[in-house]
Amino acid sequence: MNRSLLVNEIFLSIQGESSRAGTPCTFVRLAGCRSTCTWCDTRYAMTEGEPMSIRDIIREVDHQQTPLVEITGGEPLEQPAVHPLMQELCNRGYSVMLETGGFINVNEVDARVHKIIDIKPPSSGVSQNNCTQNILLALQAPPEQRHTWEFKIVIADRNDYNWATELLDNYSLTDHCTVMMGTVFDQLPPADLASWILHDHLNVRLQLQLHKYIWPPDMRGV
Ligand SMILES: C[S@@+](CC[C@H](N)C(=O)[O-])C[C@H]1O[C@@H](n2cnc3c(N)ncnc32)[C@H](O)[C@@H]1O
Ligand SMILES: Nc1nc2[nH]cc(C(=O)O)c2c(=O)[nH]1
Ligand code: SF4
Ligand SMILES: [Mg+2]
Repeated sequence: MNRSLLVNEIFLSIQGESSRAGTPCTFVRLAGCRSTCTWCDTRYAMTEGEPMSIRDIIREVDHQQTPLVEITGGEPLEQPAVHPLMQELCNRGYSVMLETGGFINVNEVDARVHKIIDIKPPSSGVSQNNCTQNILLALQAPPEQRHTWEFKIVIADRNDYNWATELLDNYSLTDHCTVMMGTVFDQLPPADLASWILHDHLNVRLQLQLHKYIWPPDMRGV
């Protein structure tokens, strides 16, 4: 409880992404990320952060009074103390979601945590760093744990979409887990992605970043 993490921000908002979009949620945004996704909308979290003990983070989360908590970043899995933080939140009865950039193995994550694994397509410039072991781990998960695995692919153009459909096909991933497919905000019109998904009968869920429609898209802390 006295280990500390570099925290960028803790805030209450409407979950804007994932299968829980629309749900009130407390976000813990950890600082730092060594990835360099070309279209990252959270660059400020790479450098701006203050150390906070797990005890103080939990106190802040308790204060927000939502059953749902999301750990995001930056890249949360770059800080090893994220594991005792997530375990403590689970022990306290919170539903914990972890949003991770897909380039770090999730094998040490507590099985109670709902893992949202972002697979980066070519437009991100970092798709060569995707940790495919994470897909294999999800496919091997026992049936009663399948619901704790979720994949997400954020698409910027048709090339990304073709790349993503091939990957989903290779692993039959949509037969096993929820797969969210979203657009890079202000780069790909959502109607384009919607029509491609419908045309191909893809078994994915279209997600737009709800918070960017509720509040100004560049607003922090929402
Ligand atoms: C900022 S990242 C932080 C967590 C982790 N590093 C990751 O990449 O999942 C959270 C989510 O925002 C998405 N994202 C970042 N920039 C975006 C943009 N311009 N448009 C749409 N989604 C974006 C990422 O793909 C990821 O799913
Ligand atoms: N409202 C809201 N929902 C989100 N879901 C995932 C987010 C993230 O940045 O990881 C995010 C975010 O930044 N804001
Ligand atoms: S991994 Fe996540 S936080 Fe890091 S650069 Fe990519 S989108 Fe941004
Ligand atoms: Mg965000």
